[in-house]
Amino acid sequence: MITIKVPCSSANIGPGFDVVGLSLSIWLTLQVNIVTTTTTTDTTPPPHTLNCNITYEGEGASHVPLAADANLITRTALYVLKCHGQRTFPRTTHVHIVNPIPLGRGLGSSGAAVVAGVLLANSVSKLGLSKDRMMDYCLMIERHPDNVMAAMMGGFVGSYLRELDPADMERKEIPLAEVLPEPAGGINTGLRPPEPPLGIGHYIKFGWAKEVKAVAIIPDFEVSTATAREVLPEVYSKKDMACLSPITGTSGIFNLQRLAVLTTALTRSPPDAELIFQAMQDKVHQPYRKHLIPGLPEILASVTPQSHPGLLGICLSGAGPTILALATHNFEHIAEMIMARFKQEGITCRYELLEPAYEGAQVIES
Ligand SMILES: Nc1ncnc2c1ncn2[C@@H]1O[C@H](COP(=O)(O)OP(=O)(O)O)[C@@H](O)[C@H]1O
Ligand SMILES: N[C@@H](CCOP(=O)(O)O)C(=O)O
Repeated sequence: MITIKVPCSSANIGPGFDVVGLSLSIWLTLQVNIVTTTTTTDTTPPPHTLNCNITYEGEGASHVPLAADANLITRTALYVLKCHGQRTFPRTTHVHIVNPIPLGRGLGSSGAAVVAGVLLANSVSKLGLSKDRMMDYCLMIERHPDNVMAAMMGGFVGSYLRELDPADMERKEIPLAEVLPEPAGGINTGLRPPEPPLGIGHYIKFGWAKEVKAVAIIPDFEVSTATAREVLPEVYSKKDMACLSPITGTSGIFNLQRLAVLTTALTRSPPDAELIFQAMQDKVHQPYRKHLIPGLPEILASVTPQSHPGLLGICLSGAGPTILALATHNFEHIAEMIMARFKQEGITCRYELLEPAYEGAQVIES
């Protein structure tokens, strides 16, 4: 049996839109068995299944598709297999998916699914790809690196995408539908899909002060990441990107200033709550997403280190609607205050106290 474990992740952490991600302790798990048949008559692959049977439990169990060419995990795996000249899974692959990561809540469920799919293909067909090369495949599917990089590598991670030469750029700009065709659109056509250029994504793991925990307040509604990206401006004006200092009258790049401070501030023990709280402010994505998440501006403004001792900083997790509060203590109280504020908007929530998943994605063979 092969066990594949991939953590959830919280992207952005305030100012680091599409740049930083933090992998956290909720794990998507795949239990994979390849059952080889011994009967000589059984030579034709069963139609439609692509040699893969899926069972599923956990979040989304009532509606996540279980056909191998429709489920995001196995579609991703089939993309990687096709790039290596293999049209199906090895016969017969059984994948049992256990998914406790809530879908469409800003905790990187799709990033974890994509990472799991690439690891699945690499394991079942013994492709021998490194984590760095597997990341290239992930980035052909989920094109912002923050979630997939944190989920694959583990911990608090910053990443950038290399400037590609024009030929490689063309390969990366290929429409997603050609990388992951819709089931009817030809995962089984003879066409070989576009292979990723080499070395698209580069990363560094930051430190993390061990006393800092993450409280995820998870509302009971979904915001699709695609929708939450559509509301963002195509271009940012100088005014959006800059802040005017009331003292010097000079302007600076608001998010970049904060991100530069935040990545080191979160490594220091004891953490400086005032510094971290200010460094987690954002002007690039949260203000544009506020109408998708009722109560968001009020929550971000009213939960502070002064009003809630133990709190270090607060932000939207990924594209939302989950709120991520970083704190050293008082976790339950912080979560209850935020849940009470959501309740005023008629929204019920649950919360989870999470730790960084330092080790990232894992494959265990037994
Ligand atoms: N374990 C999974 N199996 C199959 N599909 C999944 C899985 N996890 C996520 N997905 C797909 O990804 C979608 C959610 O992705 P997205 O909108 O990016 O939200 P987020 O990544 O923040 O949870 C789900 O609606 C589903 O289509
Ligand atoms: N940087 C992305 C992160 C999306 O994360 P998700 O967990 O909501 O998929 C964005 O903010 O759009």
